[in-house]
Amino acid sequence: MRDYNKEKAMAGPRPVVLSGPSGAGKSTLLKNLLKEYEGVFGFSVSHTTRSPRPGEENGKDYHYVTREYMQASIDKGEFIESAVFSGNMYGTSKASVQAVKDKNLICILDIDMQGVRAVKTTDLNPIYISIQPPSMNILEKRLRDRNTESEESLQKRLDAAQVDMEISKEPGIFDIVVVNDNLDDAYGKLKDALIEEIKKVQKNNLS
Ligand SMILES: Nc1ncnc2c1ncn2[C@@H]1O[C@H](COP(=O)(O)OP(=O)(O)OP(=O)(O)O)[C@@H](O)[C@H]1O
Ligand SMILES: Nc1nc2c(ncn2[C@@H]2O[C@H](COP(=O)(O)O)[C@@H](O)[C@H]2O)c(=O)[nH]1
Repeated sequence: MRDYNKEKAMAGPRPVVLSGPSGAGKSTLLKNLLKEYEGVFGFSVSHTTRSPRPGEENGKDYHYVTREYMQASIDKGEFIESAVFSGNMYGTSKASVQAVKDKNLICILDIDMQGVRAVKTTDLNPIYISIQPPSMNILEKRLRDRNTESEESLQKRLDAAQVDMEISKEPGIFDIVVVNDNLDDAYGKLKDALIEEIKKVQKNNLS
């Protein structure tokens, strides 16, 4: 008879998918998690064809690549999922997820809704968390204040956000939806959702 408990333990901690509209606060929240729980979480560094923003580092925030390189890698089957968002390609490589899993850390994927749908067809079995803004107006203000997007990119992101906010209400897609109004409250809710998985890794780190 197969030992399912042993197989589950060997599979390591469950990954976490953070999704939600651009500007909802995913990166802010996940950076808090990575800082507070060093040695517990690891970030799946995606590939993208967009240019780095000031302060972003190649290999840390993203792997910045050309469209040709990314398409060739996708064609070779090196990606778990990929999507076009706001005119740029984004994708999660098998190697990025494996690098985190090899360290027995909880792998966090920050991906859009297309990515969520694609991951659902794989055997990754993550906890799906949607980060939502309190309103479209607040989202637009946060995105504008971030000062990272051209007007064209901003409009594309707001259009995608409207669709995202509707889909996130559908039952069964996300395990939890966190509305990021007050940052501390949202971070508290995110930690509550992950505490069981966090404790497992901390216990494992001690043994
Ligand atoms: N609760 C909050 N209250 C006010 N500002 C916030 C809050 N959460 C995040 N922000 C700010 O909103 C902006 C967007 O946040 P962030 O970059 O984390 O969003 P994101 O979901 O990761 O976006 P993207 O998908 O485009 O990477 C940032 O400037 C961030 O500092
Ligand atoms: N499907 C995927 N979506 C991804 C991935 N990495 C990031 N993203 C999403 O793209 C948008 C825009 O990100 P930005 O850094 O340009 O603001 C955002 O919603 C991310 O969640 C990925 O590998 N796959």
